[in-house]
Amino acid sequence: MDVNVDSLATELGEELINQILADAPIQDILKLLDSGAPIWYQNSAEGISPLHAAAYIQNLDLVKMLIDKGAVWNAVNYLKHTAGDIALSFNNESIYTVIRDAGIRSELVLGLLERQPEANLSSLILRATDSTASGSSHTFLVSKLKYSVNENGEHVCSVDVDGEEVGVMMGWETDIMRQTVEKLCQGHSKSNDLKVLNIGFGLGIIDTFFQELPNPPTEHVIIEPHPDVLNFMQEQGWYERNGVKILEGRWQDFIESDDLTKNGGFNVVYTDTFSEDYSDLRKFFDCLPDILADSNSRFGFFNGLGATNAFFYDIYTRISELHLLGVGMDVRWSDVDVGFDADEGRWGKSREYFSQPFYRLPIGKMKAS
Ligand SMILES: C[S@@+](CC[C@H](N)C(=O)[O-])C[C@H]1O[C@@H](n2cnc3c(N)ncnc32)[C@H](O)[C@@H]1O
Repeated sequence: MDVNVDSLATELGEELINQILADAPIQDILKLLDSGAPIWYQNSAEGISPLHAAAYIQNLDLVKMLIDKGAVWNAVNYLKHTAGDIALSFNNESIYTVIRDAGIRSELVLGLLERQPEANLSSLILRATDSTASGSSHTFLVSKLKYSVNENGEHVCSVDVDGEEVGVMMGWETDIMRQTVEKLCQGHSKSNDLKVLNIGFGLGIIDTFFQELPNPPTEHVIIEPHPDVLNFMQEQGWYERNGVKILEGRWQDFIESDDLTKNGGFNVVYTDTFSEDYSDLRKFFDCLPDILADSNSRFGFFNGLGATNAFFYDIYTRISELHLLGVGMDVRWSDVDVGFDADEGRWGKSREYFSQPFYRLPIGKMKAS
């Protein structure tokens, strides 16, 4: 950008945010925007955008106007807070909902455009641009994994990402897995003859709960691509278990294979992969009608995307519900209390990837046709 244009944009951007914080009339804000003040600007003092400022002064009409004019719904300030987080901190439901719905609309539109072969779009937040082992499937699958036990005596499977330890699966998630299996299997019409498909073994926590059911699955298929995880499964005797079939590869390698499509369908399907983003999960959603047995079948997935920020977690949760509805599936949510105090040492040396007090546990069922 030309230096003069750049400094003019800065000047107008600062003026815009200051005027909003000073509660100037909407007409004045509109005039500033019309005269070229950049709606995407984030100020130098705190990194806040016009939308953050409007959320601070809790002006619903102004928030709506800024959204209409194209305000950036997911900009984060220096403290990594979005305007949605600010609305949440004031308990201002109307403003929160307007910003959240803008996020959902924008992601739905981008999702639709992305499906057009000629479109070359990258999403604002819901698709990975990370080429490390935590954001790229390719890098993850060639990275060495470490199985260990942390100071709380919990098992951890982790991967090194640029010198930082990142948990692939951690023992603190055990209760989430236990409750998921309960909700997927309890009262199931096929509980005497369950065919279960699980994507991603990790520590084998969920697979162990499936095996510990009063009636273990008659068919228990596990898809797992990582060589170190497959070794771990060998050591733990999973290849010799009755009814267990291990498909070595990614779910994408098997989704159209006879193993998944010619067995009459699964009664329970669960997926929890690593280093994949929302667009991968959504592709998996699209395959569900082909691999589930019938409308009594149940589906679950690890709902952990965006979970270091309440606002993004909410957006992912709602978008996944809408996309599942699109493939004919109703979702019921329940909350699992995973709140913990900082001294508990849940993360050990690992990067924190879930900081919400409640995990939103999804159980989907195809609508009867
Ligand atoms: C978070 S762990 C799963 C943890 C598991 N739910 C448990 O209870 O222990 C993720 C697993 O998914 C595997 N994975 C990653 N990408 C995959 C893919 N495309 N298809 C199948 N599994 C994948 C990883 O190798 C890893 O073992």
